[in-house]
Amino acid sequence: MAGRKFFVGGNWKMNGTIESGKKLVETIKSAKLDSNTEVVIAPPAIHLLLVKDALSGVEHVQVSGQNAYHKASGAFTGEVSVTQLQDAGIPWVILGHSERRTVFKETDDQTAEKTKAALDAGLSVIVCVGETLDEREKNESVNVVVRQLNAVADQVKDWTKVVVAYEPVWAIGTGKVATAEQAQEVHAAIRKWASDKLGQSAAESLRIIYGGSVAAKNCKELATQNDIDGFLVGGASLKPEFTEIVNARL
Ligand SMILES: O=C(CO)COP(=O)(O)O
Repeated sequence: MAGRKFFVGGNWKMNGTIESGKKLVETIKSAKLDSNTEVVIAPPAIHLLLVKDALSGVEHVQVSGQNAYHKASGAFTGEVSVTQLQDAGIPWVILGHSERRTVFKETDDQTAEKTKAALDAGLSVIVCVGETLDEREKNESVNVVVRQLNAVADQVKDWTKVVVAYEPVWAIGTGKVATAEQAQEVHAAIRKWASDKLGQSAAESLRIIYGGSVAAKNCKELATQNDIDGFLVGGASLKPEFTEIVNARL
């Protein structure tokens, strides 16, 4: 709200084929999407250029990497660099996703280093934060996201090209969506953190989006919350209902 453009990301994770990716793009192209919403699709790296080309000319819809390495080039077998994304015309990258943190053991500092490198390369970044179930039960949710954000803020001073995604780990892929109140509480705490750390005007323009079991049936209520500026959608971004989530504010 407060003049921030609504933002909906579709994180396809490691799903799909060339055929299914093309079909999803067709669904997006044929839908009537809210022109006040910025949409970013993050297909697997091998499908990035295909999806980018298929979406060319579609207004308000861009593509994103799901991860990137901070070095520009070199002997890093299997990695794709921030510079290579930029060179390929991919304007966004998701960094610090909880699956990168938990499955691939990426640390707060690595996420921060990648965020800095991506911004330096000219990309925009969706940086993900969120607590585990254990941390929530210990009342640590805000402390955890603040710790994760502080690591990024130690290296990144200008947040104008950053979107923060609050994705509680316990809500990802589980069908257990955070209630609107639970999500709003952490989003407000993130905005307060941003105001203290980055200044009031940066905090007011920072988009803070929610991720974790977002679906057509729960997106409208979440979208009414003051500090929820959009969504990062996993499972439902692989289905036609994604377009309903894009239109959550209509
Ligand atoms: O991790 C997510 C998006 O990045 C959320 O995934 P789900 O929407 O499948 O819970």
